[in-house]
Amino acid sequence: MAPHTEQLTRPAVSLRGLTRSFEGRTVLDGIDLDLPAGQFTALLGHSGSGKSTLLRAIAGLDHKVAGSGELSAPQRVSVVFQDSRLLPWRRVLDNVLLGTNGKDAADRGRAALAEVGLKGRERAWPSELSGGEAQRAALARSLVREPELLLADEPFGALDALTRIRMHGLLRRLWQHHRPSVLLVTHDVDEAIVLADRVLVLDNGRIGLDLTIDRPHPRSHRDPLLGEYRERLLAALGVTEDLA
Ligand SMILES: Nc1ncnc2c1ncn2[C@@H]1O[C@H](COP(=O)(O)OP(=O)(O)OP(=O)(O)O)[C@@H](O)[C@H]1O
Repeated sequence: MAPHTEQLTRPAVSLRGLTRSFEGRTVLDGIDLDLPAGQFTALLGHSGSGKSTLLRAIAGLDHKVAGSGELSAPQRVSVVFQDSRLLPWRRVLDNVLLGTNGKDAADRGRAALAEVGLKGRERAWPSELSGGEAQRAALARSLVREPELLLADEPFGALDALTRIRMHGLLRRLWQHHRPSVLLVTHDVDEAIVLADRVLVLDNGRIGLDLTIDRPHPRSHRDPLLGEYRERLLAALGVTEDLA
């Protein structure tokens, strides 16, 4: 393979045999996974299945996972959590600029805030933002560094359903504009299938299902063709009963 081609096809994240146990209980059991550069991947699984543990390992936040297998991830990684983690004593723009430098940092910060729909809120305090606005600011903060990999751990989990749908559109546009590789941890099957090109289901410490969502973006929550993917994912998650 020519070096140029190899560069293009090298995965952004590569895991081989990744294992993690807590007090003798195995949570990740020899995970093998490649995330291609620029791909949007969602990770589903029951509560306690190890989704956050896997994301923390990829983020380099879990030192105990080191040596359990092979793990390679890019240098520039941003992480977004369920709560915005904005520092309450810093204004919104100063939060976005945290850890950035360079002469044009402030301009990039303002541009990032405009991109997430927070133009004019640069000098607001985090306490003055709604939950959705705070998550927008968190996304601006993560993107101002132009990450190669964006890790998102239930970033919309605390938002109401309508705000969440609007945030899906925002995250999709940000991804298409900046093109980081994305790994989105979510409980929400619909969120996974409208956003991701590939959905993984974590089950018993392993990737139980690896499903490609072959539909063009932008997708609609109402697209009937997504129904088949939803069924397969719900079956993989063991959700087979109607509520009736
Ligand atoms: N620091 C820790 N110490 C002990 N046990 C832990 C620790 N972190 C995670 N665990 C355990 O590992 C398992 C997986 O946790 P993890 O948070 O990765 O699950 P999850 O799939 O993200 O769950 P949820 O969807 O509820 O957020 C859980 O049983 C949890 O109790």
